[in-house]
Amino acid sequence: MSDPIGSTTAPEIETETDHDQDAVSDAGTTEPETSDPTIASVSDPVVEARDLTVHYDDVQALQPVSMGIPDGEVTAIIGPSGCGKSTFLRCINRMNDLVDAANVDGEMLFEDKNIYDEDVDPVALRRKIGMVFQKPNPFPKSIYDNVAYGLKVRGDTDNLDERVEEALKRAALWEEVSDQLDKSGLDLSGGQQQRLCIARAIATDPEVILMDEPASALDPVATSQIEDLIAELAEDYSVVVVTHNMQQAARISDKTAVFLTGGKLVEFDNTQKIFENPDHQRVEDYITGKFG
Ligand SMILES: Nc1ncnc2c1ncn2[C@@H]1O[C@H](COP(=O)(O)OP(=O)(O)OP(=O)(O)O)[C@@H](O)[C@H]1O
Repeated sequence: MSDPIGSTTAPEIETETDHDQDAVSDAGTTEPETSDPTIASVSDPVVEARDLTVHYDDVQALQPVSMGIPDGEVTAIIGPSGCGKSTFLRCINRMNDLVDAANVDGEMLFEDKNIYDEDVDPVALRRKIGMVFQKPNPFPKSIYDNVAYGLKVRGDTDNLDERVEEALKRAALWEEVSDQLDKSGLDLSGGQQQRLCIARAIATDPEVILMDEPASALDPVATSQIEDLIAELAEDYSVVVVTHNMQQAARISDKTAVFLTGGKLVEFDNTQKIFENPDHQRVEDYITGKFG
């Protein structure tokens, strides 16, 4: 089912050349066009922030961020507490709309449209850019209904059983719950609940899955299952993960964005480069545990 995020045809958007090039350079170029060598060039980003800033009332939480989210890869967002990681993540599917004090400026492009345009429906947007939170938050409903929820809400109920099964399989939960789909989602273990939330997010066939510390409330075994699952999900989706755990970022991601205090994106590059040879001394100090 076609499920546009906007109610009208996309308006003209500015071209790359209209923009300040100290950000991410764009699609299809082999030569990085950015004037900032510490921000990687991303070809054909699935989502792209352009000069995105966030204030909470008068307090600036994000300095202008320009970066593309690579398509079909895992992007980790790391940085010390309070540097704006979750704030940036929530901008990608307009979750900050739910925070009264939050004010977002700049652009976040998805499907050739600024998601902050007035005609974009945030609910439709969140079906395409789903989110999984730190604390598993299944609905107080059966396992089946948790997964079917988003599809039922939009009246998209053809082959519902098959699609619920498929989402649970993709979330690596099917084998554990296939004979108890009527059981409450709240009666599962923490790790199972988180995989149920992932199944719920992927049931609506999103393009991007945002994860805010998805394993930080889980034990090591459940954490390892979620990490394996993230790698599998990247075969079908673009995944963006906020994590405090640098080893986890190094294990699971293809690219890493480092935000530092003051809400500044300081470096964004291939994960191996960030962890082995970052361009910024401050990034190296953070990676090696000198602060944060
Ligand atoms: N709802 C809010 N109202 C006011 N200020 C907020 C709100 N949410 C976040 N902030 C502030 O914005 C800044 C960035 O917060 P954010 O939660 O994005 O950082 P973070 O890097 O994700 O932190 P952590 O790693 O501790 O979760 C912080 O100074 C925080 O206090």
